[in-house]
Amino acid sequence: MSTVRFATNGNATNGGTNGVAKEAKGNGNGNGIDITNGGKLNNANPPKVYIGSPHKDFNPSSNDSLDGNHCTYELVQSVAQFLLDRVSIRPKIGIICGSGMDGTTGCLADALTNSTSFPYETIPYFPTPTVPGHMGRLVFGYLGDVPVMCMQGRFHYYEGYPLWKCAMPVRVMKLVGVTHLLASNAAGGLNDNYNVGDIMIIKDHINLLGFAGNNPLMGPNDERFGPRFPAINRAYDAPVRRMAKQVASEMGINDITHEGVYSVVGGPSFETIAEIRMLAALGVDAVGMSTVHEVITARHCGITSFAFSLITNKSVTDYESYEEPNHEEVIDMGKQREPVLKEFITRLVKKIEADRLSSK
Ligand SMILES: O=P(O)(O)O[C@@H]1C[C@H](O)[C@@H](CO)O1
Ligand SMILES: Nc1nc2[nH]cnc2c(=O)[nH]1
Repeated sequence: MSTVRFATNGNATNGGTNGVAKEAKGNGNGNGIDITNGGKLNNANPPKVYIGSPHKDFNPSSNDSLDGNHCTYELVQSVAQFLLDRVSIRPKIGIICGSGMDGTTGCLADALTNSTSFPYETIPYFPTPTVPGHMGRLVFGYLGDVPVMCMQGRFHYYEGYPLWKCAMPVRVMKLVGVTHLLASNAAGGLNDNYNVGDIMIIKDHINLLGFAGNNPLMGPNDERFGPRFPAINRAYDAPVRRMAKQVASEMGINDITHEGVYSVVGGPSFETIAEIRMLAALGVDAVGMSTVHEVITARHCGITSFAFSLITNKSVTDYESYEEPNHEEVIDMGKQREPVLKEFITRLVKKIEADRLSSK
């Protein structure tokens, strides 16, 4: 039996065995890991933070491997089991928070109640984020009444991780039991009708990294995840997009909500003017550096996918302009829009869950 170690509200413990998080009494964590959950206690059950060391209680089978170009089904299964052994809730909805939504305080993950979070460095074989503004923890909890698991911080190709590794957490979600993915990102707006602070529901993408021969599904294919050649033309689920538009109406934010095409580039450099003009000519409405590898991986393993962009800056198309995009404005706009996005996601999650339960 493995020992499970959790902390609550600044308290650490070795208590608890095999399965469900235990809470602790006492002071100080002494483990170098933030266990204050943004300094907030948002429910009767204080947030719990896993403080174990990733490989201590982890015994992958001999078939497991994380080699240069893929991660075996067995390894993903072991990672999923590692998490399932340590939380009691069984989420069907997975959320990936993009720039601005995943900050250190006031972020979506902080809104979860009865939460248990796992700093990425405590999860076996998980990558760890390297980008300012991207936290690194996987949080299980309730958004409203709905059980969810939430990635607070994601992995980008420009950080040096191969795409399959950037998207590996999505497969972990799948084997935890997730059926629906909601991903958010920050993006530059190309469409003339978009303003900074607007929301773009993604209806389709252009995978420029894929055009260049780089796809998260490259390498050996395991049919237990999905087929070698998956269709991706209906990647962004139409019924969920309709629900999102309904949510926008209910919130009175139709005027700032659009539906459009997202294109992923590798980054970390932003686009040149010629590149932006090319993307605009191709029909791209917003450009960013994430999400596509996650959605492809999700669709491959049968997860219903939804994604939206927060337009954090207008793409520069004019050679006479002195404007330059920068990461700070991306983070700032994310923070400004945080309350609206939180409400948007909370309402959407509620609708998805109601729909999921009624169509059982
Ligand atoms: O994780 P997302 O796609 O929200 O982050 C975007 C892309 C870069 O990481 C960063 C650029 O500022 O924002
Ligand atoms: N590639 C890209 N990513 C972004 N993320 C936020 N804004 C931008 C942008 O203008 N370009």
